[in-house]
Amino acid sequence: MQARLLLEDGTLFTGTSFGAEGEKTGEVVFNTGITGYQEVLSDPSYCGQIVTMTYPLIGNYGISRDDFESIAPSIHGFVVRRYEPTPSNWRAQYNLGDLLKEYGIPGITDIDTRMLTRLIRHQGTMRGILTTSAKSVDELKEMMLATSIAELRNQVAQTSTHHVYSSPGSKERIVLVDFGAKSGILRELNKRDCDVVIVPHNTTADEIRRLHPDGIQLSNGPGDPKDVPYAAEMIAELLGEYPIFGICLGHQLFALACGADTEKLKFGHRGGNHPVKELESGRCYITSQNHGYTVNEASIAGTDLEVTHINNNDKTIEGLKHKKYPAFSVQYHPEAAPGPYDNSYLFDRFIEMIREHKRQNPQKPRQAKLMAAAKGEL
Ligand SMILES: NC(=O)CC[C@H](N)C(=O)O
Repeated sequence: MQARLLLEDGTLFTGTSFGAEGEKTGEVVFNTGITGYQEVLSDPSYCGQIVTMTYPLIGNYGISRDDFESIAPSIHGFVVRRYEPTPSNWRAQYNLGDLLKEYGIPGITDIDTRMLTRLIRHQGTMRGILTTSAKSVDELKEMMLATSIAELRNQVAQTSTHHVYSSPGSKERIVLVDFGAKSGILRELNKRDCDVVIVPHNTTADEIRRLHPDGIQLSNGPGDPKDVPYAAEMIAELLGEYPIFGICLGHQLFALACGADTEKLKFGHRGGNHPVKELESGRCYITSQNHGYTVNEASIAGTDLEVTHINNNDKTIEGLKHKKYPAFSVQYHPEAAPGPYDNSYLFDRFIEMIREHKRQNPQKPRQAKLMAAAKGEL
C-alpha cells in the first residue's frame, strides 16, 4: 500500500506503508541512533511527533516488549528508509509493522530519509501529515493546518500518570513527578532500592510534602516546558526543602522555576551519541538525547543557577546546578534507553546529595514535621 508524507513547506514524499492505515499530523523530527527504535517509539517525550530514523535499516531485530519505555507508544508516525519485516532476534515477539498497526500509528518506508533530514536541518522542524489515503495534496494540507496548536500542546497531560502509585523499596523515598516519564528513570531508582512514589504532572507542592519524600525526581516529558507553568511553580516552592534532580523536561522546568528562560532549537538533539562536556572536570561524556527545547544561556545571568555541562556540538546548555540549594539537572538522558549508560552515575550523585542533605538537616523537613504533628502543633 502507498503512503505519503506531506510537509508544511509543501514537500511531498511518496513511499510504502508499513504501519496503520489512516493519517496523522505531527511535528517531523529525526533521530540519529543506529539502534534503539523500540525505545524511541515508546519514549513519551515523542508524543505527537512523526519520527524519522536516519539509520537506513530499521526493523531487523523486531519488537520485544521488555524494551519499551512506556506502556503504549504516543508517537504519531514513523519514517524509515528501508523497513525489515522479518526480525532476526530470539527476543523478538513480533515485527515493527505489527506494533505500529496495533497502536494506530502510520509508518512509511522506501523514501529518501537523507533528503528529509537535510530539509529539517536547513529549515528547522515543521509540521507534517503522514497518510495512507488517496486524499489530494490540498485536502491533506488543509487537514494538517487544521490540527490546532492546542492539540499539539497538551502532550504532558496525555502522557503523565493520572494516579499516584508506588514502586516500593527500602531506601530513600523519591517522589518521581511524571511528565511522561520513561521507564528507564524508574528502573534506575529501583536498582538503587529507592522507595519511589510516582505522581501526576499537576501534583501540588503540598501534596508532595504530604508524601514526606527524601528527594524529588523530575522526569522527561513531551512538548514545550512553558505549557506546564504550574509544574515550574511547584518546583520553585519546594526548592531548598528537598533535594531535586531534573531530567530533560524536568531540567527545563527546573530552569524556569529558578527564573531562567527556555527556547526552541532549530531541529533539536535526538540520538545516542551527543558529546557533552562536564565543565568542572573537563571530561566529555557520550549521551542519549531527545529534546527540541533548550535553556537560554543569557537568561542564566541574575539567577542562582550555574551551568555545569555544555553540548560539544552546538555549545548549548546540558546541565545546571543551584548555587545555594541541593538541586541539579541535565538536558540529556542518564537512564539511557536507548544509548550509552555512561551517565547513570548521576543517579548515584542524586542519592549522595539526599544523604548529605539529611546529614546536614537531621530534623528537617520530614522528622520536624512529624514531631510537630505528634505534639499537636500542626
Ligand atoms: N525528553 C524530554 O524530556 C524532552 C523535553 C522537551 N519536550 C523538549 O523537546 O525539549
